[in-house]
Amino acid sequence: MTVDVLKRFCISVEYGFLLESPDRHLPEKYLPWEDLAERVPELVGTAELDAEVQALPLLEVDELRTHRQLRLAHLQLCTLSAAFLWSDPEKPKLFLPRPIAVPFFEVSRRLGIPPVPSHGTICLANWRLIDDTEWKAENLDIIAFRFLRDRGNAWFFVNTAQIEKDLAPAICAVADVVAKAATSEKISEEEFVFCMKAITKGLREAGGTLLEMKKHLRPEVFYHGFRQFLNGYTEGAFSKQGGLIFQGLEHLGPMPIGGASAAQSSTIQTFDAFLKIVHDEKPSDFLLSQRGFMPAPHREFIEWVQENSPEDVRSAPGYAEVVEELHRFRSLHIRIVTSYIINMKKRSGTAMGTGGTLIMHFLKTVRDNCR
Ligand code: HEM
Repeated sequence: MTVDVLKRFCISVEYGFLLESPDRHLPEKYLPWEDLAERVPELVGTAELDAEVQALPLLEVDELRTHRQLRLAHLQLCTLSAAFLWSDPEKPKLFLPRPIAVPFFEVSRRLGIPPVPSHGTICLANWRLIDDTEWKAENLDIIAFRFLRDRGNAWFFVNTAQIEKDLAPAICAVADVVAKAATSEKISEEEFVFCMKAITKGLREAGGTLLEMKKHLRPEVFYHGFRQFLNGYTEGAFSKQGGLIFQGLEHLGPMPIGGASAAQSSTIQTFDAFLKIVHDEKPSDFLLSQRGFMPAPHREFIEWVQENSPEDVRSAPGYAEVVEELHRFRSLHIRIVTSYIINMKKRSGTAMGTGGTLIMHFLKTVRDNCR
């Protein structure tokens, strides 16, 4: 039963929302994308990169046939696009050249996600084992979206991928209970206990993994090294222009699309939906907007969980412990955001400004709504 549910929503028993064995290469025709994406760390910020992007052949996406191929194409095109736009974070370019704009738009349309870097692409579909030993962050590397040779660039994504995997058994346990509730079957006390324990255990493990972010990613490397490549097309000069112009698709007008954030991860939103946690209107609007960046079946899974979570879940055994653990995970996340963004803003002499204050206010409100 649950296996069918997981299949329907493209969730893996072992890997949760992570894409199982992502492809690493596209058909030969697309080699120019892969080749340039691999050389980005050496080229980023040079006139050579800009010239090479503009000189890419305009490739039809007709030979991309499988879901994995589309996910990899999105990843390679995200890499080229972010490198082109954000090599100077103070002065982003406000248009995407035709050879990447047109296929990026088309691949995104086929996947049902926006043409911008998103968690579903740069984390969930961006991992490979370094050797055949063990599946753990230390033994993972990324496939693309590399702007620096520093291990921190890859670590940011593979450590997050490890969190997704830590939470896979909890996602399966939620799917089990909700699948029963969806057919109006009564959930027994043991079933509730099993599920709540799986979530609590998963969140505890994920919290430990989150703190490991510091192991290979220095805040300076994140803040000054590659944070800008996660940006979307809504802030600063983009807001004045109304968004990013996709050359070859000018008739669609500038596109104002937000950037990548692990707020686009489906795991935490699944728990909120299952546990019937209600967020205040504004944070809730933001979290809802982040669903638009998730792979479509994952977005639909959260909606299905929300619609079918058992009425009596709040009085289920183990509920208080789960909610406490979710609160704890969110507190650890606030610690991480403080060292990677808030302290770095202070240290680099930038006034904290409304951005930092708003981030903290948002994260604390969301955390405190858990209880
Ligand atoms: C250096 C590491 C990280 C930084 C600097 C960071 C930063 C942020 C920021 C600034 C937000 C506010 C929303 C936004 O502006 O996008 C946010 C939200 C969020 N982040 Fe992270 N994040 C990090 C790692 C992670 C990881 C590994 C996860 C795990 C999946 C995660 C999960 C979330 C979630 C779920 C939200 C939405 C708020 C919530 O539900 O509590 N973040 N993050």
